[in-house]
Amino acid sequence: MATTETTPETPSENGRAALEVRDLRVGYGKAVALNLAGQALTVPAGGVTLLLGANGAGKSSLVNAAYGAVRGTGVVLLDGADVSAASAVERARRGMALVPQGRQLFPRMTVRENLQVMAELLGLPDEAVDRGIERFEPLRRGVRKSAGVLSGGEQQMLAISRALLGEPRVLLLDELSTGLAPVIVGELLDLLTGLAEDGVAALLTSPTSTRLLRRVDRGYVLVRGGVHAGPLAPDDLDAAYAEALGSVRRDVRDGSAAGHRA
Ligand SMILES: Nc1ncnc2c1ncn2[C@@H]1O[C@H](COP(=O)(O)OP(=O)(O)OP(=O)(O)O)[C@@H](O)[C@H]1O
Repeated sequence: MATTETTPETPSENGRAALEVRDLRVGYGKAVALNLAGQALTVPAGGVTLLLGANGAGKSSLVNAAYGAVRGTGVVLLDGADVSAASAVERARRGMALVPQGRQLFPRMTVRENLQVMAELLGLPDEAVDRGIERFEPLRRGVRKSAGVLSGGEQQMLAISRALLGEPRVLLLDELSTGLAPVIVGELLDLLTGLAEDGVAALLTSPTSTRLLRRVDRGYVLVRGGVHAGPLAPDDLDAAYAEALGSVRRDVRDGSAAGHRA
């Protein structure tokens, strides 16, 4: 397994990482989902970092543990400050936001009510909710609709708008593009690029690199809960991911190490 932080940092990384996770470990019962023992992953301000990994590689566990939504051990640094012991709400108040896999909206609540829940958690005024609604035209048109009746793309817009309510400096997006039409994915990636230009540090997870590689600044490959390679330039990610998947297939064929790293 390649060690982390072996390649030069890309030009978009002006200085210190906005988010750094180190030695992060997440388990569910006895199963180890993520084990970054001796490894680190950084997300610089002003750029989009891609976290590539097959289903079950541990992507969700990593972003959820970074956000504090699942319990993990290890170190999480937000703008250099240790937030490892902070709750998810505290991390959100300090500038971190998550667009979770599956969006996790309240389906019976309206668009506005979904945003109000987060605004209240963060102690934000009604104007923040208004701005959240205005961020995407479909949300403005469907503001009184229940979240559950929105299309997949509209639900993702609502989840992103909710994440952006507190104007985060670090934005985690877990499988942003799954199940969405390419045109919607393109629009959401445009938004992400704009946020990065404004200095936001974005971490995007995906099981596939297609469509995304031209839009990210750097990335990591995650295999069986550990960083296999990274940070890498976009041009090098596909080959590293193909190599990683090949090694997993070889392990499975040989009957060894098919499970997670212990
Ligand atoms: N709540 C849970 N309870 C038990 N095991 C879990 C739980 N959540 C995840 N796992 C297991 O942990 C491992 C990593 O899962 P995780 O969801 O973090 O991976 P992932 O890369 O995000 O995969 P996917 O793309 O399928 O969401 C998998 O083996 C998964 O089955």
